[in-house]
Order: sequence, then structure tokens, then C-alpha cells
Amino acid sequence: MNILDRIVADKRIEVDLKKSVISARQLEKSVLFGRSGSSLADALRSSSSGIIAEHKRRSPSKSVINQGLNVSDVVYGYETAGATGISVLTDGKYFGGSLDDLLLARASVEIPILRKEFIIDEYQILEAKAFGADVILLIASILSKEEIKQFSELAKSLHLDVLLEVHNLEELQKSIMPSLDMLGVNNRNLKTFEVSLDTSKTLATEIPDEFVKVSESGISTTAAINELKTYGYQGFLIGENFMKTENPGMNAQKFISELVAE
Ligand SMILES: O=P(O)(O)OC[C@@H](O)[C@@H](O)c1c[nH]c2ccccc12
Repeated sequence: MNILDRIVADKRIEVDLKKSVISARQLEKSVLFGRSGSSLADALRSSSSGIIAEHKRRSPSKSVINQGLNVSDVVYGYETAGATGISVLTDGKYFGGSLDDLLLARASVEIPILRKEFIIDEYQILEAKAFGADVILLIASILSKEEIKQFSELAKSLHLDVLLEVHNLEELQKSIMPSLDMLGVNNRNLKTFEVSLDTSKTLATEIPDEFVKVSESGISTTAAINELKTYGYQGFLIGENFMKTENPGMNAQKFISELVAE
């Protein structure tokens, strides 16, 4: 079994258990459920940096990245640095994240927050809303076309933005539909962990213009971003490059000021 299959199998067990602890009905009673939220897609369209800065403690490909930081400090640092949006990993077993991280992030920043999760059930979309997210991630490689449609339409009805992640042409062609806001190209193959920015470059022309294009993973230089911009990308998801330092916010600040000065 590849790592992605293992994550998804564990996720199904986790979600089934959670439903028996907190019902979907209860999630809908969260104060944050009634929050109107803000659109990351709109923010990216008018942003000069386009950086979506991620809170990520560890990953299956890298094991430990940084375990010693405070979520609030990190995301507040990102916002102050001029990030357009924040991504918060909520998977516990493989990424060391939690829904509490999402809640703390929500309490610390105003900019749009993406719940970074392996979504395989509608319940997780209600959770995202109840814990303060503005955006959900849907990963094409783990979902059928029907699921992508059903999940993205539910998200839209809750005024959540949808970022659909693909890694190849087949996934992209399966996924294009009007209920998506952003198309993310993951430069990392989630099955092998190989990273190549060429993935973003190759798929760029295949993404229709009505979707905001986001390049994800393995981005560590402003030169890479400037090149990706020529392919039409307006969003750039960066985790490890910021998180591996003592002060991710300060690192992001340097990176973003260099980017907008160029
Ligand atoms: O740390 P990086 O290489 O900058 O990557 C960030 C982000 O793209 C990556 O964490 C990610 C992209 N898609 C995912 C899906 C699930 C978990 C994690 C991810």
C-alpha cells in the first residue's frame, strides 16, 4: 500500500469515530459556523505576493520539520509578513496537526485560512466551517468525479472556497467543474514524494482561465515564483521553506519583501 492509500484508510476510520462523538448537527451549532468567511480566490486575484503560508510541524516525506513553535505566533507572523492566505494542516497522525490548530489560527488572523486535510467525507467539510476555515482542499487523486462534485457543491453552499488539487492531466480533466474556485497543482507526487516544479509548468496551459491557478509544494526561491507567474500562477503554497526556521514569520517577511520588490 502506498502512503496516500494508508493515510486515506486511516482517515476513514478516524472520521467514522468522530461522527459518533460529535454529530454533524452539533458542528452546525458552532458560533463559527455562522461566520461569513472571506474568499482566498478573490484575495489571490488582487494580491501582489500570492503567498499562501502553511503551518506544518512534520510530514511523511520529511518527518520532523519544526515541533517547537506556537501556532498563533506562526500564523500571526505570516499575516504580518504580507501573506495572502494561511494553510493549516489538521491531520494528526501524519502531519502532527489538529482542529485546535485551525481554531487557534482563526483566533489569530483575519486573512483567509485553508483547512489542509485529506477530505473523504462531507462531515469534514462541516468541521472545516465549524472550526473557522474559509477554504477547503479537495485532492483529486483520492476522490471520484461524483465526490468532487458533491463535496465542492456542499462547500459552496456553506460559502467556503474550494481548492482542487491535481498532480497530472488525467486528474485535472476529471475534476474541472464550475463549483471549484482554485486549481492547485501539487509539485510533489503524494505517492512517491518526488518534487518537480515542471509539474506546474506542464499543466498550466490545461487549466481554464476562470480558475485561479495555485502552485503547491517545493517552492523555496522568489525566482521560482517569478517564473511560475509567467505561466499564469497567482497563488504559491509554501510550507517547509518557512517552517524549517526558528521564526517562520520573519522568514516569510524577508521572502515576501524580496518578491514584491522584484
Ligand atoms: O512544504 P512544502 O513543500 O512547501 O509544501 C506545502 C504544501 O504544498 C504541502 O504541504 C501539501 C500540498 N498538498 C498537500 C496535501 C496534503 C498534505 C500536504 C500537502
